[in-house]
Amino acid sequence: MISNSMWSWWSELTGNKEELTLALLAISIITVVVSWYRSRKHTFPLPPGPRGLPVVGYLPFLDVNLHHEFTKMAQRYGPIFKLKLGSKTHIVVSSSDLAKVVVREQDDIFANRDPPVTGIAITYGGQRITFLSSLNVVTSMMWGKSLVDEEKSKDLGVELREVISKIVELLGTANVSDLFPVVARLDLQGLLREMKRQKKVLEGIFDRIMNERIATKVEEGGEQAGRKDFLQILLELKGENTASSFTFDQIKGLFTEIITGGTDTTSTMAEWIMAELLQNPKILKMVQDELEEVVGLSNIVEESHISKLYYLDAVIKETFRLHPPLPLLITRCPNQSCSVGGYTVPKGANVYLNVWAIHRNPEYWDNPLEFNPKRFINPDGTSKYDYNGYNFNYIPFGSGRRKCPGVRLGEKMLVYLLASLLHSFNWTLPTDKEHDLSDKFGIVLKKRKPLIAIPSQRLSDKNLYE
Ligand code: HEM
Repeated sequence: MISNSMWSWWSELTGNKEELTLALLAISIITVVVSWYRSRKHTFPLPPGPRGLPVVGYLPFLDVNLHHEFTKMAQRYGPIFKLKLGSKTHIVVSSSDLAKVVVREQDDIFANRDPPVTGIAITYGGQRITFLSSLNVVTSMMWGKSLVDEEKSKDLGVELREVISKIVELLGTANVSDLFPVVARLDLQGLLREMKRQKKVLEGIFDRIMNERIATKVEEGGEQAGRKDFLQILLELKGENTASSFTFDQIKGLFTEIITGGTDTTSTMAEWIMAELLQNPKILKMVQDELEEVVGLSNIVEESHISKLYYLDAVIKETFRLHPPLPLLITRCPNQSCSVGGYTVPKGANVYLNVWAIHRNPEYWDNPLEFNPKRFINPDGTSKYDYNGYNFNYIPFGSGRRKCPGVRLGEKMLVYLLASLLHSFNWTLPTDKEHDLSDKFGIVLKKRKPLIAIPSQRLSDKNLYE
């Protein structure tokens, strides 16, 4: 019955060809209009941005201090803008609202990186990297005093410093291969070849450390000092041969990441903090008064004091605000086209979050250029912000799933280092040199002129310095 009536309806309709044509036409028009409207709703324009030249794009006009340049451009083009550099599209996000869209709301889309060619060469299995110089703390955590011979251990420190600074230099050098991937195979500047050479040197150092540890029996090695170091744990896991075991390459990869990611960021920050304190003697005195109260002038700083140094913590946070070591974070690369702030961000673009601009934006911070640690302290004395990346006005360690995995270590290393330097010594600036606080862009944001400061004894007992 049902099928009969259906077909009779169809035959009636097809009998009247004019009506059928009109109905089909009306349906087609409605479909076209609806799909046009829908597609229009979902296709946002590309963000605004400066025009560049053919082939090279905006490259010839870009100042080397990218963070300053991008901040100026945001004032002109808005909180999201695009520019073409070589054959790649670059998108710069400079507001905390849009940063949130990238690293929170669309974190899964922006979880990829687009590492430089030299960055890929130094990793084991194409993972990731960053960089140099609180090297001692990091290496002693990783492999303690692994080499039995003290002299050998010193030589190793020197070798490691050299190779890491070369690697960092290579990572920070602008590479034609990154801007024009079509010519990457030619390695026109020879940077990839040099990075591969440095990787071999680094690998040789890691091999020596691991072999010596294995030769002096895995069980004894790290435990001599009473606790296991990182190498010891990894080698033991390797020995177990389970799913959580590490291969030698993975161990080397981890070491490379920790050394390169954790050393230069930390030492650069220590320099900025000292520079700001020497510029602000009243704040320096408050830090030293706190240290005197918590640690006492007849003691040196120990780990147990760190959590009680609230004012020093605020000073460090304020320095991170004004001088974030990675001012544009590490570029993210969306795995599909998506929209941010009403604009399309194309798949594969390089996306920068301009943390330097966000940290100095007067909409988020009162008197943003003033060095004022109190903004990080609540009226009840507790800390106002943390490094977890949930408050998008303050993200020195990044945010989302690609935020810095070394936050805790970096934070602890810094407080300990600064507390020790400021508690054990009084510091002054040389009178014949101008105290300069300007910066220069690089893989890590450095002081344009290195800090020179003169220490003098602060503690009562000379024996505490031995
Ligand atoms: C003062 C200390 C440090 C600062 C300011 C810092 C800052 C950062 C920032 C801003 C990022 C990029 C995050 C993002 O794009 O959202 C990052 C990534 C990274 N950091 Fe740190 N970092 C520090 C210390 C460390 C330490 C001690 C380690 C190792 C133990 C480390 C290892 C890494 C690694 C491996 C990445 C890449 C993460 C990824 O791509 O998923 N960092 N760091």
